[in-house]
This record gives sequence, C-alpha cells and structure tokens, in this order.
Amino acid sequence: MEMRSAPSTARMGASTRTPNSAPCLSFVEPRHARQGTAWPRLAPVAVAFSLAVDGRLRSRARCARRALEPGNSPEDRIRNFSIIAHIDHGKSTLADRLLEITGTVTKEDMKQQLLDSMDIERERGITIKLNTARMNVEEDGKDYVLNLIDTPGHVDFTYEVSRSLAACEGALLVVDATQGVQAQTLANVTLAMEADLEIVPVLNKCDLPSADPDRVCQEIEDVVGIDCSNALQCSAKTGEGVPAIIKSIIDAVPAPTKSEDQKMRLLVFDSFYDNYRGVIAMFRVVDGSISKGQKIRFKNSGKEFLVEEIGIMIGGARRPVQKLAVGEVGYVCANIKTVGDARVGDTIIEAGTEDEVEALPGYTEATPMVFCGLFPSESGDFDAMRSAFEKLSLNDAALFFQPENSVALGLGFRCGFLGVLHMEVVKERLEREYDLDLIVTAPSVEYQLLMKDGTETTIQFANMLPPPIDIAEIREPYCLLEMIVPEEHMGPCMELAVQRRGIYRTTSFLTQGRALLEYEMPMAEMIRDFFAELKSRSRGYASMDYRIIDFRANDLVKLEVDINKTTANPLAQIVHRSRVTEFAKKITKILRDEIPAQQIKVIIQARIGTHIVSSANIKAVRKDVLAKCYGGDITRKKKLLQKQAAGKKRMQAIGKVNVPSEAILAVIKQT
Ligand SMILES: Nc1nc2c(ncn2[C@@H]2O[C@H](COP(=O)(O)OP(=O)(O)OP(=O)(O)O)[C@@H](O)[C@H]2O)c(=O)[nH]1
Repeated sequence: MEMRSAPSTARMGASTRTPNSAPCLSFVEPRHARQGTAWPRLAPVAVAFSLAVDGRLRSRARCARRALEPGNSPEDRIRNFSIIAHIDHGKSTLADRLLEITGTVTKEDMKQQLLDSMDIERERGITIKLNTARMNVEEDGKDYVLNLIDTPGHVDFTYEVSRSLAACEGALLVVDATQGVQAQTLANVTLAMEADLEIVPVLNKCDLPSADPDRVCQEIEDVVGIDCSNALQCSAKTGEGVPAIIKSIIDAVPAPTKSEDQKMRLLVFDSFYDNYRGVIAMFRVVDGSISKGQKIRFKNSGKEFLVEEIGIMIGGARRPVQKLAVGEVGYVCANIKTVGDARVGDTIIEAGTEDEVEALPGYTEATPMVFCGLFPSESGDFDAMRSAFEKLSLNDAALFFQPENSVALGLGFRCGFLGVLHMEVVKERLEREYDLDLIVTAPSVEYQLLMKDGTETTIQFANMLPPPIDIAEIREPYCLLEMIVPEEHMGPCMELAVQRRGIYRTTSFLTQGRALLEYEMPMAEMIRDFFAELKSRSRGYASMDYRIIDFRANDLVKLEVDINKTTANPLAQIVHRSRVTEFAKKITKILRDEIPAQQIKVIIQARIGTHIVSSANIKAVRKDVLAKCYGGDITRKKKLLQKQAAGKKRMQAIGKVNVPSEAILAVIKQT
C-alpha cells in the first residue's frame, strides 16, 4: 500500500511550506490573559526531533525549527490542525480536553463531548458532522491561535474528511494505546498524507492498565510508516499529557503559507443550516482576506451573496469579527437558503473576480453511493415524510430523494446516501425528530450501463434496468477493503471475503497476533450486512474500512420473482450470475415460509428473463364445501366440487395471492 511504501510523504510535503511576514491582524485575547490570571506553565516536553539521519526526521526538525522561531506576523502564530483517529479511539474526548485546558471552555460550561453536538452523534458515540473551534494559547510569551478542525471519523464521509484536512497544515493521529492501529487509522492517515500534512502521533488511553504504548508505537512505525520515537502519550479522559500535545502542535505543525496580496480565495470545509441565520459556511482563508459587507461568489455553484456576518467559533459559540485574513478559519452568514448553495469543497471568491481567480482544487459534487426505498408504515404519513425530507435536505447536501409508488409498500421515497451509516442516520432522524414509522428496502448501489447504441447511463434500482437485449455492459462499483482481524479468525474472515466476490490483494501481519487483509470487493456485496457478518466471524474483534476505487464490468443479471405469474417488483435485484442460484433459492424459501396458505395453490418462481432458476409451491387449503351437504345425493356433491375448482382457476389466473408485506420485508432483509 502506498502509505507503507512511501512513509515520508507527509513530512516531505510539510517541509516545503515557508512562512513569510504579513500584515497585522488582531487576536482575541486569551481568556486567562483577559482575566488577569497567570497562564499555567505547560509541562516541559521533549518534542520529537531526534538526531537520526533519516530524512523523514530531518524534515520534521526543519519544520519544528521554523515554527519555533516565529516572525512577528500573526499568521506565523496560527496553527490549523485536525484530529484523526479510528472510531472510539478518543478523538472527541481529546478535543474536549484541549478546549478545557486552553481555557476556551470552562469545565462547568462543558457539556460532555461538546464538539459532537448532534443528539444521534452523542448517543452512538460517533462523529458525523464537522465542527471547528478556535483556541488561544500563550507559549514562551507569545500568543498563538490554534484552529481545531474536527473531522467525521467514518468512511461514508471521506470527502468531508479530505476537504477539512485540506484546510489544515497538521494532524494529530490519535491511536488507542490498548488497541493499536485499526482499519480507519490507516484510512485517515492516507488522507492526511495525501493532503501533505505534518502528522503528530498521540497514544491515548494510557491511563488504562491494558495500555501498551511501546507496542503500539512499534506498530505505527511498521504499519503506518510514521516515526514514533517521540510519540506523545496521554489520557484524554484525565487530561494527563494533554498540555504536551498543545506544545507539540505549536512546535511541529507549520504556520500557514501566505499569499496576502492575492485575491480572496476561501475553502469551504463545512456548511450547516441554522434556523435563524440560514446556511452558515465554515471556511479557511487560503488567499487574501474577507470582510463584512463584501459581495462573495461560490465559484463552483456560481451563486452570489452579500456577507452579513463573518466570525470565529469559540467553544461552539459564534463570535463576529470585521475581517478574517489569510490562514484564518471562520464562518460566514450571507442569507444562504440551502446547504446545496454552499457545498463543502467549494471556493468562495470576491464577486466580479471569477474570470481572474481559479477555484481551489479537489471539489467534487456529493455523489450518493447507496440507495434504498423509504416508505411510511402508515400511508397517511406520506406528506409528513415529504416535508421532513425537505427540512433534512436543507442541512444535508448529499441526501437525494424522489417520490416512488410501490405496489407492495404504497407511496414512499427512493433515496440516495453517501453510505450505509448515512442511510441509518437519516432514517433515525426521520423516526426520532419527525416521529415517523418507516419501512426500509434493501440497500442497492449505482450501476453504470453501456448500451448497445453506445450511450451510457446509470441506474440505482433493478426495476430501472432496460431489457438485457439493449445492454452491452453493466458496471458495478468496487472498493478497496482493509480488514484488521485476529490471526485465529483469519480463515473464516477470508472465506467471507471470497464468498462476497472479494479479490485477494495482500496480508500483512501486525503485532499481537493480528493481520491486515486487503481485498478488492464489489460495493454491492459490502452493503449487504458485510460488517455484521465480519464481526460475528471474528468474535467482534475485526475492524474494517473501504473506499471506492473504480467501476468494473461484470456478468450481472436481473433476478425477478413471480408469485402466481405476477411479478413482485420490490423483490427484483441485480445479482452476479455466480450467485444467482443461491439468491433464487433463498428468496423462494423465505416466501414459501412467510406467505400463508391460501385457497388456491401459490407458485413462487425466481427467474432471469424467462429462465426459471428456483421455484416453490404452497399447497392450497381445501375449503370443505361439502360441510353443509348432510347426506345429499352424489350429483349435488359433484356440482359443489366443480364450482369450487372453477373459482380456484379464476383466482389463480389473475394471480390474486395475498402476500403480506412481512413476507416482502423478510426477503429484503435476508438477501
Ligand atoms: N480510559 C480512557 N477512556 C477514554 C480516553 N479517551 C476516550 N475515552 C473513552 O473512549 C470512548 C470513545 O471516546 P470518543 O472521544 O467518543 O471517541 P472518538 O474517537 O471521538 O469516536 P468517534 O466520534 O466515533 O470517532 C468514550 O467512552 C471515552 O470516554 C482515555 O484517555 N482513557
């Protein structure tokens, strides 16, 4: 993997940044200074610059020297950094501690996990949306501004992670000292290296008896390729070792490079909807400056707005300022109506300069990767659901939805999400915040179709697939999958990957009997409960991460299900030919078990085109039409039986089978 073969990328990149002098800019006074109290001395630390001749270490030393000899310009004393970590390694707890120790937020004011402000985030303990905080620190008699740009820790939000990393010069790599490197540690480090950041390793949870910082340091060096000889050790929970991290940020993370004479260019790294102010866009000033009252333009969307307010975020609160200059991080309110007008990754420029100023690189439209149908359990809730979606999309530019009418499930929506977690979060928000009871259909991915006439198109649901005769090629998304599993469970985990059409790439052995396995795998297989299955095969110890790499042509077919010759549309699926028999058998079996016996015989068939792959029958329950016919003559009995047979024929002919929606859901859930 790239990050292991070229471990020095991050540092070499960082060492090319050179601070200059710049015009003045007013700092917000540190809280302790305003209160006239002495700033507690930061604990002395030996920050990381050994005399090793390794180029990586030398480049870090250069960077540190540069940062330790700041010029007089305020930009030299700005540090924009992020915290990257595997889920649950303590990123949010460390962020809280940094805010507390720098006096940005007092202990009394601090809600638990202040930066994770959404309820669902707090409950699930995962970070979803970006947040940012500005901290003022005095060090060696100089005031520094530390801008912490919090990033979401989940793979669904990789694009947001990479845009927020692009707004930084450094990143704290937090690794749980009891667990070591995990799959998302690797994924996030790769993104940080791609963004040329200075990476500062921090071992967290050192207060726990099972912490083994030395082993984990060795593992980071071996697997991630980052020198850990002076890695910092801390407990984000107790605060021990956290002051040393603050000093290390000042010393190791480079100050922003400056181009103050250039025209305004701001990188939007987050945007969210506020009920009173409309959309608030978070940005980093890359070139020039921004002032209140200026007319701005979003370069990619082409939308123009008048700046009503700009400011900085301090401990979750907004503080307006008149001007923000190069290197600074802040927010802008400009009467923007939806987050779609101020997308993450867009460049804000001064209106009228669009012909001279280029957009910052790396912008992509948010593209949904996982699709599903969402239907209200109560058909009367459709309108309430539509208005809930409209409100959610004000704050979620990546959410895609459009009305859908399903025979089995009624009126609902066809929806697109960044990933499975995004899907679950939206579903949960609809249920909790809008009090809706929902039915969710099986997730699907996007397929690219090359038609025989040479045109290309994309579809997200099997029902959208044109007749096979017109299709030259169906391509499906593939991802690079990294799993970290205990060696004793490697066999079952590898077996699972192969079952799911994974293509083996490599195995690397980590410390403590764990292995890192890499596979290329179709995304469609990944979203079908892969993680839950992996966890059960590894007794809960595996971690995984993935990222989409490309689309590949495959032998994919549409598997349809007929119930008494009537096609059950919600059950149609796009499946790889090698897995058709397995799926077809599973579907027919589930339906046979779930559909109650009826007065007519029920024939369930799973088919590709006209070719029937699997079928099952449910015998009719025979209504005793002769029950009332006490001792009547034989011709009367025959007549009644003939009438019953004719009636059955009619029912069967029109396929009138009572299929309970639980049966449909059982298929959707289990395939
Ligand atoms: N003992 C101990 N527990 C810690 C420490 N740091 C964090 N924790 C606990 O570990 C759990 C996860 O911490 P979080 O800060 O939520 O982890 P995170 O990396 O932000 O997780 P995501 O938001 O999901 O990315 C919480 O229960 C914390 O209380 C530490 O230094 N020591």
